[in-house]
Amino acid sequence: MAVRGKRLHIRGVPYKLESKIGYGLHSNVYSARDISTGRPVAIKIVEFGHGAAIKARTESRRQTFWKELDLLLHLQPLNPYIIRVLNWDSRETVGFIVMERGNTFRDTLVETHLSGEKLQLPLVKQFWSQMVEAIYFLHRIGIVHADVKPENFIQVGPDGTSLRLIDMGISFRLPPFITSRLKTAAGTPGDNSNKIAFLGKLRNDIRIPPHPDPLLRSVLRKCLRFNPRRRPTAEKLMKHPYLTSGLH
Ligand SMILES: Nc1ncnc2c1ncn2[C@@H]1O[C@H](COP(=O)(O)OP(=O)(O)OP(=O)(O)O)[C@@H](O)[C@H]1O
Repeated sequence: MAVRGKRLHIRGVPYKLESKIGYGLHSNVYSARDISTGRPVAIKIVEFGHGAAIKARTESRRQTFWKELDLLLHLQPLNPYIIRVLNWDSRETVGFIVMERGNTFRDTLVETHLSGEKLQLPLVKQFWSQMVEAIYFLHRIGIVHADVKPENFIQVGPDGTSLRLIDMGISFRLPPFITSRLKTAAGTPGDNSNKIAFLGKLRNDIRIPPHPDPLLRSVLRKCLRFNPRRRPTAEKLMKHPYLTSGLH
């Protein structure tokens, strides 16, 4: 469906759609512009289903939409690394979440790799510290994102160096007083299953090649240990010398 130029009103705010920039299991995401302010936005549109669609499926999509929206709204004032929700609406057959827009961090990684360049080390640390803090803030209040990966971090701000987490569709709250680590594998079904199968077959830690920053190499080695119980928590990562050295 051609979307360019199509207009959409969400709770009285007019938007002009530009193009489809992403999709998930139950949603499409469009780049758009708030016509009254000119601000670039991303609009996630979730079709609940209608007509011949099975009622149970419609209900489950509606519930997933509300679960994600509730969590996003709850986190807005608590965690600066969560995508900012600018507007939303839920209608009979469709739900909308209007967010700030940016590029996915995965695109930056792929583009940098293809161009043969490397991210500058201070920038790597800046991105890493935001990712760790984003997850630490979530864990501190008992929320598990469950699908942390470069495509779920969006780069915003004037120079694109501020990160925000998206896609809280399968995130969940841990029951209070849980201290042991989760035993189930979470994450995106389908495209990640090969990776999960690969990790399941690993019997040794992955070898990280020598790197000019030994602390970065050390932190990566710890995070990629094949035994999840030996991987550091977000709290431990906050205290790792890779982040703390140079701050004193
Ligand atoms: N705020 C945003 N700015 C730019 N792109 C975005 C934004 N939100 C989502 N996207 C794009 O749309 C894609 C799908 O969004 P999202 O992951 O939230 O949808 P989903 O239906 O929950 O997906 P999944 O089925 O993978 O969980 C993202 O991978 C990203 O490429």
